[in-house]
Amino acid sequence: MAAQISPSILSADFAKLADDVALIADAADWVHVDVMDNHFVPNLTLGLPVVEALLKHSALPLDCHLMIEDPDRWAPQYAEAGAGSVTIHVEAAKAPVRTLRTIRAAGARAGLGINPATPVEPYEDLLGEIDMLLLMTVEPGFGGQRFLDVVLPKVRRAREMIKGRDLPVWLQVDGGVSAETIERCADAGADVFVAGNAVYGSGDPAEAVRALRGKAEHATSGAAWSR
Ligand SMILES: O=C(CO)[C@@H](O)[C@H](O)COP(=O)(O)O
Ligand SMILES: [Fe+2]
Repeated sequence: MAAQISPSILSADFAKLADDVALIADAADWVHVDVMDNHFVPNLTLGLPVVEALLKHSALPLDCHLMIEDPDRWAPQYAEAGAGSVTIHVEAAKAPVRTLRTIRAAGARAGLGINPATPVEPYEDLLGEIDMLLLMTVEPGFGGQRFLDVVLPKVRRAREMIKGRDLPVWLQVDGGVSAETIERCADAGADVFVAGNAVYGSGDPAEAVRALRGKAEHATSGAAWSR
């Protein structure tokens, strides 16, 4: 699958989200929406009402990343509202299989998120239940953090697991993804790239997305996993 770029609006201007989403509409594949509840992570961002409002103004599908304590309760509502993709965290979900199936039944892609210190192997049997695996490459909670190289071996193992099972599961990396780090992520096996600061912290967000895509596709074409 070709590389996909999902800019995170965590680094956009929350007072003009619709305008900032429009800036990347012709360049990106998704809009990554970080939902934080100040319990699962030590930060508070936005919730369902803002997502519902944004859905009316975004030409791109919303990629909702739920960093909240009770995803089993809330994730289905994001899917029913019209999110294109809803990701729940393994560290928070108490009934992940049921919740992932409910997300899919509501017509959204189902994602499973994994923090940097959480191993991926225990979740191999859930790969058939998901459309995307999200591997955090920073500790969740804030944009603009430094990329954690220590996660790259896990990205490689996750790609091997997905390839081994021959499943159409996308592998997303989230956190510290930039022009300096995206090639390492693509080489390790990632095919969906979240970037907040690297896109909205730049003077030209659309051009930043195009540059990231170019680097990711170049690295993917030379990567062993893509052959
Ligand atoms: O989920 C998160 C943070 O918890 C991310 O989506 C960040 O928002 C990505 O921002 P950058 O690290 O690219 O600035
Ligand atoms: Fe995120």
